[in-house]
Amino acid sequence: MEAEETRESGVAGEPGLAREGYAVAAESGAAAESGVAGEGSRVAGESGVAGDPAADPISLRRATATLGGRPVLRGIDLTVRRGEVVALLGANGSGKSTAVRSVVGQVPLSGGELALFGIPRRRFRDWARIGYVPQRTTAASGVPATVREVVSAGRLARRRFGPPRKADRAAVQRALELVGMADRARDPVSALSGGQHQRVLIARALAGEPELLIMDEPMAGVDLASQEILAGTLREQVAGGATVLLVLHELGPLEPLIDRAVVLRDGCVVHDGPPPRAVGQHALPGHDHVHPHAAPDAEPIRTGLLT
Ligand SMILES: Nc1ncnc2c1ncn2[C@@H]1O[C@H](COP(=O)(O)OP(=O)(O)OP(=O)(O)O)[C@@H](O)[C@H]1O
Repeated sequence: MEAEETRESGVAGEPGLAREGYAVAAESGAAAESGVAGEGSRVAGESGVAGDPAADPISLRRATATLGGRPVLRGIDLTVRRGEVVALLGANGSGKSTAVRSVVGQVPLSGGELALFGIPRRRFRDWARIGYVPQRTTAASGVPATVREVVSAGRLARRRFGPPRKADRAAVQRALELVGMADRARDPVSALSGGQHQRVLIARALAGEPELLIMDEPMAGVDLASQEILAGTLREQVAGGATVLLVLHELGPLEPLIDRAVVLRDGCVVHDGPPPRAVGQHALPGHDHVHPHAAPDAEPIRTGLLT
């Protein structure tokens, strides 16, 4: 594995590095950028650099990152194995989003190593294998677009610059159906609720039929009905063999799907193993609590993992 070099990391907007970032395109919804990521995918395919088929989709070692002059990641190890569903947990500001943004090339690592599907980050080009749902943004980004157009942007990395083919249109339709938005396909995204926006962003990631799905707080601000739809969608992806990394504040309806939890505190991993038992609606920072069935004089359950 090669050491990460800052200059190799995909900084959005840095010349020559747009090719690195399907995630950049995914966040901005910018067609041109996604198209460039598509070129990366083609290059990887042609050169046969597919990596070891059994390699871990994400392998982050001793990763450090600095933002605004402050160390935000302080030597984290994060491995996500094939077919696993891993939850990345931790208090506000512990570095969860920075960790996933470093994985998708949006935050440069100042040290450590990152490999994607067994390929060192600096040589990885096959961004179509990764679907990224950024932390809550609007799907519209001020650009007038329909739901179908936004979801279609998620297909660009697979399209290799050509017009959409039948398979592309079918993948977009399927993604819309998976998140229950097929009946809104022609609507402008500006007319959607927050939870519907989130479903569209997830459909955009799913349209690329990624092997690895990375979602940053997919349930944030999403109503219960949408949460159930998203949980069902994710269950289907996992059943189909997808690998998933989720940044979460609480496990909620996704709890039954989670294989492993990695908990960050102040940019360091403080737990890597089974989801902490008390994690859930009530065990998050500031939410130490007494169960209703506990003895009246019982101490609050304090996992210490999240606070
Ligand atoms: N662009 C930036 N410039 C400077 N500091 C930043 C930047 N982005 C994030 N940070 C800081 O880095 C730290 C980690 O932020 P990050 O968003 O990774 O945390 P998080 O665990 O995802 O938090 P939350 O649960 O609130 O989303 C925070 O202290 C944050 O203020």
